[in-house]
Amino acid sequence: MFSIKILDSSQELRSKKVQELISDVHACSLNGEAIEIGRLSFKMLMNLLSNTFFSMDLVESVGEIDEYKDMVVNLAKAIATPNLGDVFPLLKIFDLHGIRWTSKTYIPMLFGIFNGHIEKRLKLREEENYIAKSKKDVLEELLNISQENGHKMDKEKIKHLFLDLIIAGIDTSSYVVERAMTELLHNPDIMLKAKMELEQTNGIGNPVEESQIENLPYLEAIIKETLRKYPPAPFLLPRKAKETVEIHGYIIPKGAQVIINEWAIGRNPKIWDDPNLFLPERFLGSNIDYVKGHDCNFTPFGGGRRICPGMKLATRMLHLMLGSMVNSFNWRLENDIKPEDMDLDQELRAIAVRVN
Ligand code: HEM
Repeated sequence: MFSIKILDSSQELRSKKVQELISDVHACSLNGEAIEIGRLSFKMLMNLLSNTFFSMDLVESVGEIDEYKDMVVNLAKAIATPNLGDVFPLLKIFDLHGIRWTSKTYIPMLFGIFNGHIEKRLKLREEENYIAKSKKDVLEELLNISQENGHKMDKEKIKHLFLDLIIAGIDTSSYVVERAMTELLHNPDIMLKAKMELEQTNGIGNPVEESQIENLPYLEAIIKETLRKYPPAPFLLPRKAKETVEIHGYIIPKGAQVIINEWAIGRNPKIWDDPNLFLPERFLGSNIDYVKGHDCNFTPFGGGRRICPGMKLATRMLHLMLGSMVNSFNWRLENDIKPEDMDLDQELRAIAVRVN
């Protein structure tokens, strides 16, 4: 299999995309328009991943994102929906949750898009002097592997891999950006602390660079606290017990499906003080981390062999996007709603004003 490390490269490209995000927000701020944070971050992540995969933007304007959002969000929901048919196989024929319908509708659309890019690239690769202008992206890497060993990788596998990465990567990350911004607008003192840290490290109004991430512990604490309170994959991936085991007096029989409720762990008052409050400080100076997936109280990216392969890319992106949005603009809620009157479950619409 190709190395997932290629997902973590392309630092320059990410910086460019963050600059575009800031320009998008700035354009809205000039007109005093309210921004739908979820749509904005979705567009940004879609293009970031499509550039990492194919060296191009899939979405040209925010107005264009609905089609993609429908496909990605519905497929992500279908994958995450617990399926009664898995427990009672006889029910499978009824497609009770519409999972088969969603997959049949949207997967061919995404495959059509990926096929277009694969065929176009294969034609380009046939041109003379192609090596000199070849692209450094995931598609190129996969086609090289396929050329060397068609059994390891072929067009079908490439298509399916892109589907997995897009479905797993976009909605999760954009949900975290939206939830974090919601909490920051709801808690102006936390927003202020984040701004002060960013101003000191980065200067007023500048987008965040990857080299600065490790000097932004408070921003990191905000991201961890968002992942604790709002894990985007609340049940992780299902597991199956290989052997019968006993854990804390509970017998888990061989073959049983095990679902881990990350959301409930994150809200458990026996583990976290005031679990329903948003308190990034709880992570400052603490060594609780998700990187290895060893800390069973906090595994928003899962753990073991199935740990999220996009974790490093996702956390870098979250720092860049969130840090740049906070440092470059002052934010207020649409219709002058007060932070304390905010409905945290609503989609976030906010107005930005450029700080320099
Ligand atoms: C905040 C963002 C993200 C979160 C919280 C997240 C979380 C997760 C979780 C919990 C799992 C299941 C792991 C387990 O059960 O042990 C997972 C799997 C996966 N993630 Fe992520 N993810 C994020 C972003 C991304 C990104 C950006 C990508 C790729 C571009 C990605 C690609 C994948 C893939 C392909 C899998 C399936 C791995 C497998 O089947 O073994 N994720 N993710």
